[in-house]
Amino acid sequence: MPQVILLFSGKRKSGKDFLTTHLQNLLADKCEVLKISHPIKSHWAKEKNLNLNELLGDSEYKEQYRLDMINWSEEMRAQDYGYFCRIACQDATDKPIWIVSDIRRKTDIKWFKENYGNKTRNIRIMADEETRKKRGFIFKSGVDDVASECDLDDFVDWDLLIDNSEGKQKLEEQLSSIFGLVSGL
Ligand SMILES: Nc1ncnc2c1ncn2[C@@H]1O[C@H](COP(=O)(O)OP(=O)(O)O)[C@@H](O)[C@H]1O
Ligand SMILES: C[C@@](O)(CCOP(=O)(O)OP(=O)(O)O)CC(=O)O
Repeated sequence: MPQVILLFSGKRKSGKDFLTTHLQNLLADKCEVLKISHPIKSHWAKEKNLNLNELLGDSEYKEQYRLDMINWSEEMRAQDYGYFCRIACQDATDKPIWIVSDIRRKTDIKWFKENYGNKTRNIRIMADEETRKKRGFIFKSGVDDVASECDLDDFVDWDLLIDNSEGKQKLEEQLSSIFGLVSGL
């Protein structure tokens, strides 16, 4: 069982992968990074004979398949909202800190809370639209106006808010605020 689970959410191109990778490098063997999207991408890669590594990266390749992956994964979630969360946790090792880098829905937070109680911390990464556009964001209907990107817009129970817009919080500042949530471990 982990001692703390950091649940990161944020709209696409806000910097979830960027920040959680930096955090992982600093925490090294104390932490494990889990991705709810990993089983979705694995399934899709197998089904459509796609390049899984490209789907796991931050290139345009992933964006071509995002809408289909969202639609398929929503069908699965409608039957069992914890389906992908459970698979993502299955292979986790006994590291004290788990980092979940892609929380998107209230039901994701609910599932972790139900299964790990008060070990969870909710972290929201924000970036203004101009910054996200510079990082490759282009609005797409069916992607940016559905639960995948919007379900947590009205969620308020954040333990930490991070502004990852260009020219705002420095990386060191962002990381040290996250360390505040795991100090003592
Ligand atoms: N603070 C930052 N400084 C420089 N580049 C950043 C920063 N945050 C994110 N990026 C870059 O922006 C792009 C999108 O970030 P990413 O972490 O993939 O976003 P998300 O996982 O939220 O979609 C990546 O190329 C990433 O390296
Ligand atoms: C089908 C998805 O799981 C694809 C998510 O891929 P990423 O988590 O890689 O996306 P970014 O926000 O750009 O980091 C979305 C979903 O609604 O489950």
